[in-house]
Amino acid sequence: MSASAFLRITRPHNAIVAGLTALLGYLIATGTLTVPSLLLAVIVALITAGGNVINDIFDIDIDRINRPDRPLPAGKISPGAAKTYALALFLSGIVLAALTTPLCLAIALINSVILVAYAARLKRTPLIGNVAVAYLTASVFLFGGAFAGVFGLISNLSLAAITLLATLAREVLKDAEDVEGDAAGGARTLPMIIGIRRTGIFAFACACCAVAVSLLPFGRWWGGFYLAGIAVVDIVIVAGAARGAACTRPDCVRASRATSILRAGMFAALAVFAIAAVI
Ligand SMILES: CC(C)=CCC/C(C)=C/CC/C(C)=C/CC/C(C)=C/COC[C@H](O)COP(=O)(O)O
Ligand SMILES: CC(C)=CCC/C(C)=C/CC/C(C)=C/CC/C(C)=C/COP(=O)(O)OP(=O)(O)O
Ligand SMILES: [Mg+2]
Repeated sequence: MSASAFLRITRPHNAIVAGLTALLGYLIATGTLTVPSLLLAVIVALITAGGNVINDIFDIDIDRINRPDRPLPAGKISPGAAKTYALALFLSGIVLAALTTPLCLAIALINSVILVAYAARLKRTPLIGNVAVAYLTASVFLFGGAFAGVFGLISNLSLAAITLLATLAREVLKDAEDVEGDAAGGARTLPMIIGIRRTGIFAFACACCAVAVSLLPFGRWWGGFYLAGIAVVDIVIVAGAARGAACTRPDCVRASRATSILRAGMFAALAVFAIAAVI
């Protein structure tokens, strides 16, 4: 079992971006970063890594078909070692969160439970799994703001709402892409119940709501740069969701690249938030 396999199973790009997003949440809430606030990035990275490892543990059978290259199906890490590793990651993040504030610790504990519940069960339940991932992604802003107290958390509510809606749109479109594989794996997802077309329309509605909420920070906190930057991002988000809404089959959703366009728009939005927070 190699060190690179233990690193790869954590999906480090995902964990690092999540950790940096927590710092962005603290920056937005306070206008600054401090040495203690850097701990937020470590905590979120550790817990996100734990969530990614536990996800692969529960997904080993379907990943043997869909993603045989991943460390567990490829035999690079044993299931027992992965379970110990996931536990160590979660416990490390929670112990460090105990050094922050009670609100941050509460979010860390709740999110750890949701990450395990998602891997074990929620991801195979229609819409609830999608909402869980959308909440987890949005909660990163709340976690960062919470380090500055309740008002810090409140100051990140609009960004959390934007993130939740946009992530929900993307998650249901990802399910629309994977209908055949999910059905074979015994999962019940939203597209299986309401169909691809209605799922695309639902995702488009969520994306439009995210765009509407994204205009809230303009004028209240951020000025012209934010409006110009978020307008470009909003166009990308709406265009991506519109491509998915036009589809009636999984292969069309995949060919539309709607989920990739949405992902690019979401990461671009992080950059707009970060620049708007410091200029
Ligand atoms: C309308 C509008 C302006 C929407 C933007 C909403 C927004 C700021 C989304 C940011 C979401 C994001 C990328 C947060 C970073 C931290 C995090 C939780 C990352 C987790 O992974 C997200 C990534 O999409 C996973 O990619 P994949 O493995 O392909 O599903
Ligand atoms: C704020 C704190 C303390 C923690 C936040 C925890 C975070 C940021 C989670 C964000 C990343 C996330 C939503 C992970 C969910 C688990 C996961 C890997 C989902 C994707 O798994 P699948 O749906 O099985 O799809 P793949 O495994 O094929 O990617
Ligand atoms: Mg998985």
